[in-house]
Amino acid sequence: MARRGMLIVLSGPSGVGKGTVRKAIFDQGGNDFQYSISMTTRKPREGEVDGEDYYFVSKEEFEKNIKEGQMLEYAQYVDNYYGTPLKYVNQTLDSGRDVFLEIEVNGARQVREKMPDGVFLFLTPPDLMELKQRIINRGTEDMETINKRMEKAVDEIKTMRDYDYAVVNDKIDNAVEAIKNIIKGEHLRVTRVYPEYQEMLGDL
Ligand SMILES: Nc1nc2c(ncn2[C@@H]2O[C@H](COP(=O)(O)OP(=O)(O)O)[C@@H](O)[C@H]2O)c(=O)[nH]1
Ligand SMILES: Nc1ncnc2c1ncn2[C@@H]1O[C@H](COP(=O)(O)OP(=O)(O)O)[C@@H](O)[C@H]1O
Repeated sequence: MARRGMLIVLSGPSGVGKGTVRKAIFDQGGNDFQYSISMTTRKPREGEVDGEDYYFVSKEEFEKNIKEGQMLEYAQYVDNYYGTPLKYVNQTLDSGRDVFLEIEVNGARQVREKMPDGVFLFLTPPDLMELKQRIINRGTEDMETINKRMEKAVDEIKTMRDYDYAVVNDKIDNAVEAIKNIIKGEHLRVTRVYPEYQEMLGDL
């Protein structure tokens, strides 16, 4: 039986460095996994490219996708929708390739319900002050949005125990290494990667 790809989900509070760490992993290359580009109603930031960073769509278009059952998961996050198109994920997994999602915690919870075989990683800041500092340093949000995001972060961090792994993003390189090692390790877990063997092993 053909091996189905593995789903890797990276989540964590806003500003912890998910995007930075994910980009570093993909820039280093040598990975077999594919990044699933999310859809959002948020306006593009300076330098962001449609179809690369996100699929930037209107609220109406996003809601149409939800209604038509085209989203694997979606969440409303500080005034905007964010979600994962289902088709790309399924097609890629079916073709035997691994898929990497970078999403916030409500979306990760929905994915866990639908695809419990995935590997769920939580990226956590060294502490809350450092988290706030990173969001301020990025300079992309006003103070009101930063405060809203910080309030959310406390609740988000509480969900850490629902994940398979927690990775501290102290230094980017450390977090990247840790995530790559986890994924390598998961590939060696034949019972997760090859569910069809699970049945066979049960008989031995
Ligand atoms: N549920 C869900 N969250 C997403 C998706 N794409 C991005 N996010 C998350 O939405 C939040 C806001 O994203 P964004 O506005 O780009 O801000 P940033 O991640 O703080 O740079 C972040 O926590 C993202 O990880 C998605 O497809 N689904
Ligand atoms: N390990 C780190 N140490 C210091 N700053 C970091 C680290 N990781 C990310 N950052 C910075 O923190 C800010 C938020 O990172 P970002 O990747 O946008 O977070 P997220 O995608 O989780 O919202 C960015 O300015 C980024 O450069």
